[in-house]
Amino acid sequence: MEFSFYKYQGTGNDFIMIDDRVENFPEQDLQLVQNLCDRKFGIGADGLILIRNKEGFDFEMIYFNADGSQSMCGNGARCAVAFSKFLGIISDQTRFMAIDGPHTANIADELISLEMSPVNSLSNAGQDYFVNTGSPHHVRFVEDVITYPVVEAGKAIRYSEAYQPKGTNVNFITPISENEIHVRTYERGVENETLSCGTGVTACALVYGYQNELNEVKIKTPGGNLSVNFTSAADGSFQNIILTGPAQQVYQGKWKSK
Ligand SMILES: N[C@H](CCC[C@H](N)C(=O)O)C(=O)O
Repeated sequence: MEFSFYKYQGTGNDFIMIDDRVENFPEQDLQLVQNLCDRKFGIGADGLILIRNKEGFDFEMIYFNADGSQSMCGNGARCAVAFSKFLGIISDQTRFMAIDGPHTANIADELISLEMSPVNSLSNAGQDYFVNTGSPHHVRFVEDVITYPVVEAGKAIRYSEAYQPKGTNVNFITPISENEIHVRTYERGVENETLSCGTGVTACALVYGYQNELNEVKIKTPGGNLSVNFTSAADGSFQNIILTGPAQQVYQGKWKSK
């Protein structure tokens, strides 16, 4: 089998991007997805995204984590919007479908602003928090996220009884200022720390914003800077959640499998 692929990164979260509007990528072949995402024996990426046609929408994105599992992916969606513009499918506005439902996005000054799904509520998880922003996120405040053992602590929470069988992503926050936080994330399905996680920083922004009565939070991650804007309602729900940040094409290639 042979196909063209592109590599994109959104604040260091990197993806193999495939224009699969002809629908010939074997998306049932999870071993192929794992092989392609393998950083030593394959192309290497946190995840793989297929762009396909979808009636009533500009496109549909199908996201796979590196282990082949599927979920919503905020950074991946921002990269899919940039890729769709590169392919000429859209200009600077779009409405597309993802696993957690329809999304809108727009492109301005090289930044992609993605509308995330609304969030019904935050919940407590022991001393920490849990929120689903299209994918599940455990959120923990720590003294110093820079020195915190993110992979060890993240893995323990991700595989804990409380989150069996599907697991969760795990985010660690240290506030920087009144409206800015530093976040590091252990990602389910990558089973490692990623340089940033879009649905993860969104979860962190909602928790921090709720605690500090903010409607905009800036987030520093090891892979770059993002911002999240949102409105909240008296019933504890959140709407108009917008994740904004850069997305960049870094490589184009052809894959030939034996
Ligand atoms: N690993 C996540 C999906 C990708 C999330 C992350 N890459 C993002 O940007 O949202 C999960 O299995 O729920």
